[in-house]
Amino acid sequence: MGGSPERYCLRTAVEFNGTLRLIRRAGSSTCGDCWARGRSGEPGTAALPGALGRAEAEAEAGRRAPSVAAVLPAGGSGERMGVPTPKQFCPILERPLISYTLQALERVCWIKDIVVAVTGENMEVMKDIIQRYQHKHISLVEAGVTRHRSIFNALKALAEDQPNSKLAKPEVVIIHDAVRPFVEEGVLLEVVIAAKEHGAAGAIRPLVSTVISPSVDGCLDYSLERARHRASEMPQAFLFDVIYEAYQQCSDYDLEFGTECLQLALKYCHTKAKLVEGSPDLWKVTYKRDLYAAESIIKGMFVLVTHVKVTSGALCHADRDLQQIILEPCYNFVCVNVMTSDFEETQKLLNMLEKSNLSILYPVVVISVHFLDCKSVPFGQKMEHLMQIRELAKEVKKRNILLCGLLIYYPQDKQKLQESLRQGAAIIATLIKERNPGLVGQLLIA
Ligand SMILES: Nc1ccn([C@@H]2O[C@H](COP(=O)(O)OP(=O)(O)OP(=O)(O)O)[C@@H](O)[C@H]2O)c(=O)n1
Ligand SMILES: O=P(O)(O)OC[C@@H](O)[C@@H](O)[C@@H](O)CO
Repeated sequence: MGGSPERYCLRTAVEFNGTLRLIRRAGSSTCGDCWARGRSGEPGTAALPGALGRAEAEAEAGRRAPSVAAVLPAGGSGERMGVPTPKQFCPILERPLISYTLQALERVCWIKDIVVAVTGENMEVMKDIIQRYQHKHISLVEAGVTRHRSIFNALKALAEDQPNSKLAKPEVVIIHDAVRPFVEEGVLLEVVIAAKEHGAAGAIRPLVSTVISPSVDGCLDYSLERARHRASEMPQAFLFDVIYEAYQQCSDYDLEFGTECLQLALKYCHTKAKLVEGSPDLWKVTYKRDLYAAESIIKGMFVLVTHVKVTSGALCHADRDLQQIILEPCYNFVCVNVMTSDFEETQKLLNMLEKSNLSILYPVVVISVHFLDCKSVPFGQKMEHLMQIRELAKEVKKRNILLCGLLIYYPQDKQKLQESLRQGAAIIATLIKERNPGLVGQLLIA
């Protein structure tokens, strides 16, 4: 989610002491490059010539990178969110929050399986999300009445001592709340490497407020020194056997009222977790304000990470040119219509986008720009043409494409034209940033 597009690839063997050495390189997008056993089920085999080839040979000799799976507790009711829909299913840009978290984990090619715990009543909803957003390698288990019980159920699905268990037991398991969508590969790798070495690891953040302990009469009993304490966040990672054993030994009280997996590893397996400083984005969506913050971050991602592509009849002589334009993932398009037939270029672009499946995960914004030169075409006739945008927009909205029109007043006076173009640019920037479905099919005038 956001952050540097650089991907980590586990492209090296395990060093002698069992920790992973990481060679960071500009990302390859295929899992085949990942050294660890990836989702394809085949160990990454794209060995680099020379040293790495030898390192891989050593690795194959038995010092292997750990197999990694992830557990996502998603069986809560989201009471603090204060809405009927459990927060993990609340929409952000018309897509459920949990889908963003799944995508963040799926981008990590060395996480082989993802087990999600959802309540029975939300099982179908979850299956629809997996199908609609084309999530892969997801297994669903029934959630428990508490978060710890949900996590335990998911761990059972990964343990090989369970009847009809279809999943291979991982060496390391990541536990990550389904409502923490902004998790990057770097921190996941850090907690996995630390868990391999220490048995358990978890992300932490500085405390925002001081922690105090109230006395029974509702007065201050004592307060903790904020600088010496941290907030426990996610992701966390564990040697599977450690955390599974901890849950098997766990008391009913802890299963019912506990909130800290690291504590279970300490209490029941005497395993002191390694603490890893996490980024500010690791926060948990808990209150309604968190949804707005998450939406703002995701919107910001479009403006920063994906650029704007400008197409126009003058530039796209053939469909080939247009295909070139949508070759790489881009979620913002400005289509400048210079031909007399008002929507010809825009329609071609929309047809390409609909075939590209680009808009499955994120809404694609298309702004159809037209110039109003009253000398060449009577205003009334021009407007009649342009109002077709409403029907066109309604049609493509079904494919998560947000189409708006922009009519730029094209006076003969050069200064007025400059002003129109400046206003047009401001409108385009706002439409891209806001990605507001409420503006779909509108014809704005600069
Ligand atoms: N019985 C439960 C309770 C919580 N969770 C999950 O644990 C994560 C973090 O818990 P929390 O933020 O407390 O979620 P809720 O319990 O849904 O929130 P609330 O306490 O406001 O009801 C969430 O992804 C939530 O879905 C779970 O899998 N099973
Ligand atoms: O406590 P809640 O059930 O609201 O959420 C779980 C969080 O406590 C948990 O994700 C972190 O504190 C790390 O353990």
